[in-house]
Amino acid sequence: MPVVHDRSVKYKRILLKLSGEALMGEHDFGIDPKVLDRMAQEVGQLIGIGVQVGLVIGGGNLFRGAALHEAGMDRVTGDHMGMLATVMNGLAMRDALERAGIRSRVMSAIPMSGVVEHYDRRTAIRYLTASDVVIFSAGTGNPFFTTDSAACLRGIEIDADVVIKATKVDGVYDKDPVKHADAVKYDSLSYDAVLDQKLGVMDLTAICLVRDHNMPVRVFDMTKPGALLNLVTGGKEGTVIE
Ligand SMILES: Nc1ncnc2c1ncn2[C@@H]1O[C@H](COP(=O)(O)OP(=O)(O)O)[C@@H](O)[C@H]1O
Ligand SMILES: O=c1ccn([C@@H]2O[C@H](COP(=O)(O)OP(=O)(O)O)[C@@H](O)[C@H]2O)c(=O)[nH]1
Repeated sequence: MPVVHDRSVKYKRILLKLSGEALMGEHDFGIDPKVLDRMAQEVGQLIGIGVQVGLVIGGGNLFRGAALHEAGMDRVTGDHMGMLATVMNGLAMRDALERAGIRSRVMSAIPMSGVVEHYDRRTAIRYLTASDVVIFSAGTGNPFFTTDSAACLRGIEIDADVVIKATKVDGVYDKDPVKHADAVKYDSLSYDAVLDQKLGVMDLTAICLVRDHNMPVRVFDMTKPGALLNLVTGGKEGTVIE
Protein backbone atom coordinates (compact mmCIF):
# COMPACT_ATOMS: atom_id res chain seq x y z
CA MET A 1 0.00 0.00 0.00
CA PRO A 2 1.49 3.42 -0.93
CA VAL A 3 2.28 5.73 1.96
CA VAL A 4 0.63 9.14 1.46
CA HIS A 5 1.56 11.90 3.90
CA ASP A 6 -1.43 14.16 3.29
CA ARG A 7 -2.82 14.60 6.79
CA SER A 8 -1.17 15.94 9.88
CA VAL A 9 -0.18 12.98 12.00
CA LYS A 10 -0.08 13.45 15.77
CA TYR A 11 1.42 10.05 16.55
CA LYS A 12 4.05 8.64 14.18
CA ARG A 13 4.37 5.23 15.85
CA ILE A 14 1.52 3.73 17.87
CA LEU A 15 0.86 0.63 19.90
CA LEU A 16 -2.81 -0.21 19.41
CA LYS A 17 -4.44 -2.61 21.86
CA LEU A 18 -7.61 -4.31 20.64
CA SER A 19 -9.75 -6.09 23.19
CA GLY A 20 -10.40 -9.72 22.36
CA GLU A 21 -14.02 -9.37 23.40
CA ALA A 22 -14.61 -6.57 20.95
CA LEU A 23 -13.65 -8.98 18.14
CA MET A 24 -16.76 -11.04 18.95
CA GLY A 25 -18.99 -8.32 17.53
CA GLU A 26 -22.59 -9.36 18.20
CA HIS A 27 -21.62 -12.93 19.11
CA ASP A 28 -20.87 -14.53 22.51
CA PHE A 29 -17.60 -16.23 21.58
CA GLY A 30 -15.01 -16.29 18.82
CA ILE A 31 -14.23 -13.86 16.05
CA ASP A 32 -16.65 -11.92 13.87
CA PRO A 33 -14.96 -11.56 10.45
CA LYS A 34 -16.87 -8.32 9.86
CA VAL A 35 -15.24 -6.71 12.91
CA LEU A 36 -11.80 -7.94 11.82
CA ASP A 37 -12.26 -6.59 8.30
CA ARG A 38 -13.37 -3.21 9.58
CA MET A 39 -10.41 -2.98 11.96
CA ALA A 40 -8.08 -3.99 9.12
CA GLN A 41 -9.49 -1.15 6.99
CA GLU A 42 -9.01 1.32 9.82
CA VAL A 43 -5.44 0.18 10.46
CA GLY A 44 -4.84 0.40 6.70
CA GLN A 45 -5.89 4.07 6.74
CA LEU A 46 -3.19 4.74 9.34
CA ILE A 47 -0.52 2.95 7.32
CA GLY A 48 -1.71 5.02 4.34
CA ILE A 49 -0.87 8.28 6.12
CA GLY A 50 2.52 7.01 7.24
CA VAL A 51 1.76 5.89 10.80
CA GLN A 52 3.70 2.87 12.08
CA VAL A 53 1.35 0.44 13.79
CA GLY A 54 2.12 -2.19 16.42
CA LEU A 55 -0.87 -4.23 17.53
CA VAL A 56 -1.61 -6.21 20.67
CA ILE A 57 -4.84 -8.21 20.59
CA GLY A 58 -6.47 -9.64 23.70
CA GLY A 59 -7.80 -13.16 24.02
CA GLY A 60 -10.94 -12.67 26.09
CA ASN A 61 -13.18 -13.69 23.19
CA LEU A 62 -11.70 -17.20 23.45
CA PHE A 63 -10.11 -17.88 26.86
CA ARG A 64 -9.24 -16.01 30.02
CA GLY A 65 -6.99 -17.61 32.61
CA ALA A 66 -8.92 -16.20 35.57
CA ALA A 67 -12.26 -17.51 34.24
CA LEU A 68 -10.81 -20.96 33.54
CA HIS A 69 -9.35 -20.98 37.06
CA GLU A 70 -12.75 -20.12 38.54
CA ALA A 71 -14.12 -23.13 36.67
CA GLY A 72 -11.52 -25.33 38.41
CA MET A 73 -8.48 -25.28 36.12
CA ASP A 74 -4.93 -24.63 37.28
CA ARG A 75 -4.36 -20.86 36.89
CA VAL A 76 -1.08 -21.05 35.02
CA THR A 77 -2.51 -23.56 32.53
CA GLY A 78 -5.48 -21.23 32.05
CA ASP A 79 -3.15 -18.29 31.43
CA HIS A 80 -1.19 -20.33 28.90
CA MET A 81 -4.46 -21.03 27.10
CA GLY A 82 -5.33 -17.33 27.21
CA MET A 83 -1.96 -16.41 25.69
CA LEU A 84 -2.40 -19.01 22.94
CA ALA A 85 -5.83 -17.48 22.26
CA THR A 86 -4.12 -14.16 21.53
CA VAL A 87 -1.96 -15.92 18.93
CA MET A 88 -5.11 -17.23 17.22
CA ASN A 89 -6.58 -13.73 17.19
CA GLY A 90 -3.27 -12.43 15.83
CA LEU A 91 -3.34 -14.93 12.97
CA ALA A 92 -6.92 -13.96 12.15
CA MET A 93 -5.99 -10.28 12.17
CA ARG A 94 -2.95 -10.87 9.96
CA ASP A 95 -5.20 -12.70 7.52
CA ALA A 96 -7.67 -9.78 7.44
CA LEU A 97 -4.85 -7.25 7.01
CA GLU A 98 -3.20 -9.19 4.20
CA ARG A 99 -6.56 -9.58 2.43
CA ALA A 100 -6.88 -5.80 2.62
CA GLY A 101 -3.42 -5.44 1.02
CA ILE A 102 -1.62 -4.41 4.23
CA ARG A 103 1.71 -6.13 4.96
CA SER A 104 1.79 -7.56 8.45
CA ARG A 105 3.78 -9.81 10.74
CA VAL A 106 2.82 -11.81 13.79
CA MET A 107 5.43 -12.14 16.52
CA SER A 108 4.89 -14.28 19.59
CA ALA A 109 6.34 -13.93 23.07
CA ILE A 110 6.19 -17.74 23.25
CA PRO A 111 8.32 -19.45 20.56
CA MET A 112 6.08 -21.18 18.02
CA SER A 113 8.40 -22.16 15.22
CA GLY A 114 6.68 -22.70 11.86
CA VAL A 115 3.58 -20.75 12.87
CA VAL A 116 4.77 -17.25 13.82
CA GLU A 117 8.07 -15.49 14.46
CA HIS A 118 9.51 -15.29 17.95
CA TYR A 119 9.35 -11.74 19.36
CA ASP A 120 12.54 -9.78 18.90
CA ARG A 121 12.47 -6.06 19.62
CA ARG A 122 15.03 -4.92 17.04
CA THR A 123 13.44 -6.98 14.28
CA ALA A 124 10.02 -5.61 15.24
CA ILE A 125 11.30 -2.04 14.98
CA ARG A 126 12.78 -2.80 11.55
CA TYR A 127 9.40 -4.12 10.36
CA LEU A 128 7.60 -1.08 11.74
CA THR A 129 10.04 1.25 10.02
CA ALA A 130 9.26 -0.56 6.76
CA SER A 131 5.52 0.17 7.30
CA ASP A 132 4.61 -3.43 8.14
CA VAL A 133 1.98 -3.84 10.85
CA VAL A 134 3.50 -5.88 13.67
CA ILE A 135 1.08 -7.95 15.76
CA PHE A 136 2.63 -8.78 19.13
CA SER A 137 0.94 -11.97 20.32
CA ALA A 138 1.07 -14.27 23.35
CA GLY A 139 0.94 -11.29 25.70
CA THR A 140 4.07 -10.87 27.79
CA GLY A 141 4.71 -14.62 27.62
CA ASN A 142 4.12 -14.88 31.38
CA PRO A 143 1.10 -15.99 33.40
CA PHE A 144 -0.62 -13.57 35.82
CA PHE A 145 -0.32 -10.70 33.34
CA THR A 146 -2.86 -9.25 30.90
CA THR A 147 -2.69 -8.08 27.34
CA ASP A 148 -3.10 -4.51 28.62
CA SER A 149 0.24 -4.94 30.38
CA ALA A 150 1.66 -6.54 27.23
CA ALA A 151 0.48 -3.55 25.18
CA CYS A 152 2.12 -1.09 27.57
CA LEU A 153 5.31 -3.15 27.72
CA ARG A 154 5.63 -3.47 23.93
CA GLY A 155 4.64 0.18 23.46
CA ILE A 156 7.51 1.25 25.73
CA GLU A 157 9.95 -1.23 24.15
CA ILE A 158 9.28 -0.09 20.56
CA ASP A 159 9.38 3.55 21.66
CA ALA A 160 5.82 4.23 20.50
CA ASP A 161 4.46 7.76 20.81
CA VAL A 162 1.31 6.49 22.49
CA VAL A 163 -0.51 3.35 23.63
CA ILE A 164 -4.06 3.39 22.29
CA LYS A 165 -6.59 1.13 23.96
CA ALA A 166 -9.49 0.33 21.64
CA THR A 167 -12.43 -0.95 23.62
CA LYS A 168 -16.23 -1.06 23.83
CA VAL A 169 -16.62 2.07 25.95
CA ASP A 170 -15.76 5.57 24.72
CA GLY A 171 -13.28 6.49 27.43
CA VAL A 172 -12.46 6.33 31.12
CA TYR A 173 -15.31 7.06 33.56
CA ASP A 174 -15.41 7.67 37.31
CA LYS A 175 -16.94 4.16 37.58
CA ASP A 176 -17.72 1.33 35.18
CA PRO A 177 -20.16 2.86 32.65
CA VAL A 178 -21.47 -0.58 31.70
CA LYS A 179 -22.72 -1.07 35.28
CA HIS A 180 -23.56 2.53 36.24
CA ALA A 181 -25.77 4.69 34.03
CA ASP A 182 -24.71 7.84 35.93
CA ALA A 183 -20.95 7.33 35.37
CA VAL A 184 -19.15 10.51 34.29
CA LYS A 185 -16.51 10.48 31.55
CA TYR A 186 -13.08 12.08 31.86
CA ASP A 187 -11.48 13.83 28.87
CA SER A 188 -8.11 13.44 30.53
CA LEU A 189 -6.70 12.31 33.84
CA SER A 190 -3.38 11.45 35.44
CA TYR A 191 -1.92 7.98 35.96
CA ASP A 192 -2.15 8.57 39.70
CA ALA A 193 -5.86 9.42 39.48
CA VAL A 194 -6.49 6.08 37.72
CA LEU A 195 -4.47 4.28 40.39
CA ASP A 196 -5.94 6.16 43.38
CA GLN A 197 -9.53 5.60 42.22
CA LYS A 198 -8.75 2.04 41.04
CA LEU A 199 -10.53 2.73 37.75
CA GLY A 200 -11.07 -0.60 36.05
CA VAL A 201 -10.61 0.33 32.40
CA MET A 202 -7.06 -1.01 32.38
CA ASP A 203 -5.33 -3.18 34.93
CA LEU A 204 -3.29 -1.33 37.47
CA THR A 205 -0.03 -3.15 36.66
CA ALA A 206 -0.26 -1.70 33.16
CA ILE A 207 -0.95 1.79 34.49
CA CYS A 208 2.08 1.59 36.84
CA LEU A 209 4.27 0.63 33.90
CA VAL A 210 3.17 3.52 31.66
CA ARG A 211 3.40 5.94 34.56
CA ASP A 212 7.00 4.91 35.28
CA HIS A 213 7.93 5.47 31.63
CA ASN A 214 5.78 8.54 30.88
CA MET A 215 3.94 6.75 28.09
CA PRO A 216 0.61 8.45 27.29
CA VAL A 217 -2.45 6.21 26.92
CA ARG A 218 -5.58 6.97 24.92
CA VAL A 219 -8.78 4.99 25.50
CA PHE A 220 -11.43 5.14 22.78
CA ASP A 221 -14.48 3.33 21.37
CA MET A 222 -13.43 0.90 18.64
CA THR A 223 -17.02 0.38 17.52
CA LYS A 224 -17.15 3.98 16.23
CA PRO A 225 -16.09 4.05 12.57
CA GLY A 226 -13.37 6.61 11.81
CA ALA A 227 -12.55 7.27 15.47
CA LEU A 228 -9.06 5.76 15.23
CA LEU A 229 -8.01 7.91 12.28
CA ASN A 230 -9.47 10.97 13.97
CA LEU A 231 -7.54 10.25 17.17
CA VAL A 232 -4.22 9.68 15.39
CA THR A 233 -4.61 12.87 13.36
CA GLY A 234 -5.15 14.99 16.46
CA GLY A 235 -8.93 14.75 16.91
CA LYS A 236 -10.62 14.69 20.30
CA GLU A 237 -11.60 11.06 20.99
CA GLY A 238 -12.04 9.19 24.25
CA THR A 239 -9.82 9.84 27.24
CA VAL A 240 -6.12 10.68 27.61
CA ILE A 241 -4.22 9.24 30.57
CA GLU A 242 -0.84 10.95 31.06
N1 LIG B 1 -13.84 3.46 35.21
C1 LIG B 1 -14.07 2.81 34.04
N2 LIG B 1 -14.11 3.50 32.88
C2 LIG B 1 -14.31 2.84 31.70
N3 LIG B 1 -14.50 1.51 31.61
C3 LIG B 1 -14.46 0.76 32.74
C4 LIG B 1 -14.24 1.38 34.00
N4 LIG B 1 -14.25 0.41 34.94
C5 LIG B 1 -14.46 -0.76 34.31
N5 LIG B 1 -14.58 -0.55 32.97
C6 LIG B 1 -14.81 -1.63 32.00
O1 LIG B 1 -13.58 -1.86 31.30
C7 LIG B 1 -13.92 -2.38 30.02
C8 LIG B 1 -12.80 -2.07 29.06
O2 LIG B 1 -11.74 -2.96 29.21
P1 LIG B 1 -11.46 -4.13 28.16
O3 LIG B 1 -10.09 -4.65 28.50
O4 LIG B 1 -11.71 -3.66 26.78
O5 LIG B 1 -12.57 -5.15 28.52
P2 LIG B 1 -12.41 -6.52 29.25
O6 LIG B 1 -11.63 -6.24 30.48
O7 LIG B 1 -13.83 -6.94 29.47
O8 LIG B 1 -11.68 -7.36 28.24
C9 LIG B 1 -15.20 -1.68 29.62
O9 LIG B 1 -16.00 -2.52 28.81
C10 LIG B 1 -15.86 -1.31 30.95
O10 LIG B 1 -16.99 -2.13 31.22
O1 LIG C 1 0.92 -11.48 29.40
C1 LIG C 1 -0.13 -12.12 29.42
C2 LIG C 1 -1.27 -11.75 28.63
C3 LIG C 1 -2.40 -12.53 28.69
N1 LIG C 1 -2.45 -13.65 29.48
C4 LIG C 1 -3.63 -14.54 29.47
O2 LIG C 1 -4.37 -14.33 28.29
C5 LIG C 1 -5.73 -14.02 28.60
C6 LIG C 1 -6.34 -13.13 27.55
O3 LIG C 1 -5.86 -11.82 27.65
P1 LIG C 1 -6.77 -10.61 28.18
O4 LIG C 1 -7.70 -11.09 29.26
O5 LIG C 1 -5.86 -9.49 28.52
O6 LIG C 1 -7.60 -10.28 26.89
P2 LIG C 1 -8.69 -9.11 26.61
O7 LIG C 1 -9.37 -8.79 27.92
O8 LIG C 1 -7.96 -7.93 26.10
O9 LIG C 1 -9.59 -9.71 25.58
C7 LIG C 1 -5.67 -13.45 29.98
O10 LIG C 1 -6.91 -13.59 30.65
C8 LIG C 1 -4.58 -14.29 30.63
O11 LIG C 1 -5.10 -15.55 31.02
C9 LIG C 1 -1.35 -13.99 30.27
O12 LIG C 1 -1.38 -14.99 31.00
N2 LIG C 1 -0.22 -13.22 30.20
